[in-house]
Amino acid sequence: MRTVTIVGASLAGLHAARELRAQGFDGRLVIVGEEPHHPYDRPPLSKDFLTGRADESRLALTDADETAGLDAEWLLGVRARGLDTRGRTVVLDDGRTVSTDGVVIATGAAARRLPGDSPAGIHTLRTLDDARALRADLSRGPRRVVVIGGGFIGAETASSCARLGHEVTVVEAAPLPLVPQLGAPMAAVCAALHRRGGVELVTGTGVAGLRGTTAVTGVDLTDGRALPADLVIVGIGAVPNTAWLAGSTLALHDGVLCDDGCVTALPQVVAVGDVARVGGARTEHWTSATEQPRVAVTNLLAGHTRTTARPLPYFWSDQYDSRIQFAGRYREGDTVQVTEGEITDDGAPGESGFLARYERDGRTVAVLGVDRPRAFMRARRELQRAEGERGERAAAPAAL
Ligand SMILES: Cc1cc2nc3c(=O)[nH]c(=O)nc-3n(C[C@H](O)[C@H](O)[C@H](O)COP(=O)(O)OP(=O)(O)OC[C@H]3O[C@@H](n4cnc5c(N)ncnc54)[C@H](O)[C@@H]3O)c2cc1C
Repeated sequence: MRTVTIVGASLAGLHAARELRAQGFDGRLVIVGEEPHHPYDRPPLSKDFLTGRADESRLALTDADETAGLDAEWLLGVRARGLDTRGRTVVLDDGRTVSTDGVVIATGAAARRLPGDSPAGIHTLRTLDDARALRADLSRGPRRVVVIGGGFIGAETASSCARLGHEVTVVEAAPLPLVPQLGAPMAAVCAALHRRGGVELVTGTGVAGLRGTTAVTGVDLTDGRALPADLVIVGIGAVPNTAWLAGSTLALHDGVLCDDGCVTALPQVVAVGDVARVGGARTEHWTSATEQPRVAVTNLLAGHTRTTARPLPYFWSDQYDSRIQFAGRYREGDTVQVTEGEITDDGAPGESGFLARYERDGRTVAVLGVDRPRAFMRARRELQRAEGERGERAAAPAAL
């Protein structure tokens, strides 16, 4: 393999570049990125960057020494708009083409938007430029902020806006936010965090439309109510960036379909991070985007799926001074029990947080920690060990 092209210059793309060099690839390495920036970290955008506790210099994921060491051609501020059917040519928006022997798809996901034109004051939060614009708008004095969507990005931005002294309402269509991710009992804890943080949570109603022609003035709800607003943040999920692959032969369905080794239908094309549907599951977690590239690059350089990995999904979220950590795979019907610490009468975590275990068929399948980092890490390690042993047993030949 003489040339490898990484499309997507963010967390997963950078980790793929590091892995390529670490695993001995010494050919031409091209990194294509739609954003003009070198890789930066997204989690702080809804947290410390939004509140002003971290400035832009804290976001960088790499530095000049490392980029020199990677010896890559960085084509930034340009979008890939096509991959030929054999996966050998990447076509760029500016008309250039890159001939390549291998491709790492790391194009991530984009914030889902509301349909139609948006008046001023409507924000989504995915990129540094989004965060700069939101921060600037929030700095113009006390605002009435409506956050549409009570998922992680919605909850974190609501929490940051409340910390900055704005009046915040979160609108969530489901009866509770985060039920698909955490199940109802733990989702209720997140709802209590909003209340404790002084944020109004309006649930069980959707958004019928936005008010305002040049600038937003309010949000109409499907239950007939109207919420006044100077600023609206739309946090209704993310869509994997696969449109540019429409003309390729790759299978696309809510992401790029790959096997357990991140390999697509073409052995010289692998996918990693938020855009990749690996072994039937797509995650939008920072840790997956840093772990998948090792496996993907090994297989890319081997020319076939030599190694597979299904690491235990892990994510964290910071809301209202609480750190939520979750590891494992939750499914509807799993039971959940607090095994350390407590949930107080108002439904929010006690002073020293808590640890909860999710069970299915008598075994732990996931753990959740709120403000209990040591106990959580211990429980996560136990779960990882148990999963590893089960995987080995499943792979071992049956005893005679
Ligand atoms: C505000 C925010 C807060 C978050 N907080 C947490 C958290 O607390 N915990 C957690 O676990 N995860 C968190 N995440 C998720 C985490 O940041 C993502 O999982 C991670 O960024 C995924 O990395 P990626 O490289 O796969 O994709 P991305 O970071 O989305 O990067 C993809 C890159 O590809 C570029 N691109 C797209 N299409 C093209 C194209 N056609 N050509 C060239 N370039 C292209 C994009 O512009 C982008 O730069 C957060 C995400 C956001 C947005």
